[in-house]
Amino acid sequence: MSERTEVGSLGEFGLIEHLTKNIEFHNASTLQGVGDDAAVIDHFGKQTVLSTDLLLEGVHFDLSYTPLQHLGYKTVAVNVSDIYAMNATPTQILLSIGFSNRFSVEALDEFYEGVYAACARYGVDLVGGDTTSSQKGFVISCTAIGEVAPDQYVKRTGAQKGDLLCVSGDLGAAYLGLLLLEREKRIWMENPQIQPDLEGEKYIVGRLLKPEARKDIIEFFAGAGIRPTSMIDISDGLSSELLHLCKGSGVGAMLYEEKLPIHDDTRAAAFKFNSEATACALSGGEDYELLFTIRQDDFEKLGNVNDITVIGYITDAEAGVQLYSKGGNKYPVTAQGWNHMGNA
Ligand SMILES: Nc1ncnc2c1ncn2[C@@H]1O[C@H](COP(=O)(O)OP(=O)(O)OP(=O)(O)O)[C@@H](O)[C@H]1O
Ligand SMILES: Cc1ncc(C[n+]2csc(CCOP(=O)(O)O)c2C)c(N)n1
Ligand SMILES: [Mg+2]
Repeated sequence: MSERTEVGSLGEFGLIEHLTKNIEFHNASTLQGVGDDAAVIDHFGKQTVLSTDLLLEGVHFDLSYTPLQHLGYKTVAVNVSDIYAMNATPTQILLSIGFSNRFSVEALDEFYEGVYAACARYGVDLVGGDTTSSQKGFVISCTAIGEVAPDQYVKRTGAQKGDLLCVSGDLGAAYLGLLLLEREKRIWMENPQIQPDLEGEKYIVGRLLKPEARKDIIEFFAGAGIRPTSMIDISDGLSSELLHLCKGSGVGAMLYEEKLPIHDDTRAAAFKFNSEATACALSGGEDYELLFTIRQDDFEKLGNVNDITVIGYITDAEAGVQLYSKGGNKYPVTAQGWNHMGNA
């Protein structure tokens, strides 16, 4: 694609019109979307769930190896992931962007292609946002709105002693995808003749650049009649999220290293990077899987869903949060996940 349309040729309002003109709504609750001072949503007696996320160039993504379409998709996926983590269904998003004149209309179109693909995938309506210029770096702010039947939402605070600790999907891949892309970027910067070698690394790179939110798990809960006692999504890393969940619930936990779900490609990549796969699973972050607890009585209801793994159980607070290693030793779990401000 060689065409380049300057944003200035459309102006701010022309650009907004251009980016939003084909919106189709997926929800009856969307009464008014883009085009007025605010959106209007009718939730028909349901409760409303709200969450917002900021994504900053250089902190959350590097445009030298992140396709804009994937970035648009990821923006929506990570935001609706927080709504699913409440056991709720996302219905609308507000999306705000700040960008410099480095960006053309075509570049923004690519970003919005990803946004709209994710909106279709998760059944959410883009109902508004804000568009500004940014002196430095691409800035993205996304707010998701969701609905839940009265009092059916699940907090971080409901885990009880004896509950089973479960996680969806597998862990650690996105972090290794990041290590790989950062390494290839360094090599490329030293010698632009050398093309990135991503052969055989599709899985870990895909998990970083195009994560999915676990809509299917929330739908499974509804179908199986499971209401988790507590739940959180994994953005910063399993260890960090587990500590949030235990602190919020006033409980401890026993986590089994040998139960941690780790994809074969993740193990192979960890080996290549001289990293421990377990450490990547515990501290890597950006998995966007759901960490949740269920009552033991609900174990049978999990049936043979092979994308949910029981990784431990809840203990009382005095026992602390412990990792039972493959070697049979117990180690306290510490928050070594991603932390924007540098200390736990
Ligand atoms: N600047 C802020 N002002 C008010 N509330 C905030 C602010 N930053 C975070 N919060 C709130 O603090 C709580 C924890 O936020 P945090 O970002 O750690 O969780 P999260 O949204 O699950 O994480 P992630 O952004 O990785 O998905 C949330 O209720 C969030 O709305
Ligand atoms: C260029 C670049 N540098 C670092 C990372 C890793 N990273 C960024 S934010 C985050 C945790 C979730 O953030 P939040 O808590 O804000 O949702 C992680 C693991 C990346 N993906 N790209
Ligand atoms: Mg979260």
